[in-house]
Amino acid sequence: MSGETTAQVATGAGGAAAGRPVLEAVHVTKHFPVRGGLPRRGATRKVVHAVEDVSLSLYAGRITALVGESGSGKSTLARLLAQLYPVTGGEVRLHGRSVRALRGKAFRDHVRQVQLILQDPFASFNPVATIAGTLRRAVALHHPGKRGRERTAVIDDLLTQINLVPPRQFTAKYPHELSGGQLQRISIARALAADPEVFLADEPVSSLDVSIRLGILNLLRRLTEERNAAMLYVTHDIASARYFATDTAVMYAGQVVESGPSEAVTQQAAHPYTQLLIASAPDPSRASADRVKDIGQPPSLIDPPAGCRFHPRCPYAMERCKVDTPASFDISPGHTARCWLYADDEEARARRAENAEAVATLTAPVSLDIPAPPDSPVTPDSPVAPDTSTD
Ligand SMILES: Nc1ncnc2c1ncn2[C@@H]1O[C@H](COP(=O)(O)OP(=O)(O)OP(=O)(O)O)[C@@H](O)[C@H]1O
Repeated sequence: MSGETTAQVATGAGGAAAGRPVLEAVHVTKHFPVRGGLPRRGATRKVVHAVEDVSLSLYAGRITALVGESGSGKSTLARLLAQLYPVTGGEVRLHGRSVRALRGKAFRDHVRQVQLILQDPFASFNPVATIAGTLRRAVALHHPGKRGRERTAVIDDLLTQINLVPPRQFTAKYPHELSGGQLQRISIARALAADPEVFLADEPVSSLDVSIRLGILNLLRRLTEERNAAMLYVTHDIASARYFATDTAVMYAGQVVESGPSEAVTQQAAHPYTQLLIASAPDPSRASADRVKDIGQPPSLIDPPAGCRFHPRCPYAMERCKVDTPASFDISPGHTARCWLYADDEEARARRAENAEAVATLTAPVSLDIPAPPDSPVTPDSPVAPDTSTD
């Protein structure tokens, strides 16, 4: 068993040490009060247990995927890391320093260094401002010394970096005149204006047409590498996590249940929930009949199940799973799972063997969302062209 009680992506692919984290969630918890109706006298106010005791570290030059079903707490965790919500418990650390309750300049510095990229680019732009107007505001905020031509030059450079060229073809346009992919590129350019150390990309391609998703992911990867930035990639698509991210953390009902190098998490999934996500993922290389379609429902986060939150859906649940919160167990270097299947006792060993047999043929799909395999060449005409496209 690992000494940590929470899952943590602390090592890179293959278990290589990844240095000190840039941004961390350390035993972070977030409860939202349930709206409407005051509690009866003496009763405690109900809360949504959106994030519970989660530890997650982001490293320079690395992409960490945060994968899970809708409502599992992924966006809430991203917003906690961005300091858009205060934590209920635990802390967020930037370069090892707690950023709890930041105000004033310290808060502005955090917001500059940690940039959020959201799912729906149309919703994050002022519809009556031109692209130049939007970017000018961002540049004015983050480069106050630059004015006039210098500011225009920064905007041109930002658009060039995200491959919208020639820049002047885009600056006079309004958001509704651009495609979703082009607008998502502009929102990436807006984030770049801050010269951040961390990108928090919350489902950055899920609202986009399948054919342009890979181009945006490749752009994000290039920018992460070139700038040695850290990236959190929030997604419900475990196959894209395998393709895109160095490390993967799987979230279920507010908790991280498995984490480690993406290849290990997706190819030797240890937690029954991760296995279920993989078995139910769309996969063009797998017969549709082989795909698990009835995957059940996540629990209420107002009154989450005791013990392991996944136990009501888990075919391998044992008595202790209904009572005790699972500890974190080491599966392989850097790969951990919070699951009692990995305890060192007779019942767990028997269930583990059952599970190993059932999942022996399980491999992470190459997603329908990402039509090209990871390192296949992409031609300029391809609908999944890399970051040279302008969508
Ligand atoms: N501001 C809020 N007030 C109350 N409850 C909230 C708030 N934000 C999120 N929640 C609840 O917290 C839980 C986690 O939501 P969250 O949006 O973080 O999940 P998610 O995994 O990102 O889902 P999705 O993929 O659908 O975006 C859900 O039950 C959600 O209803």
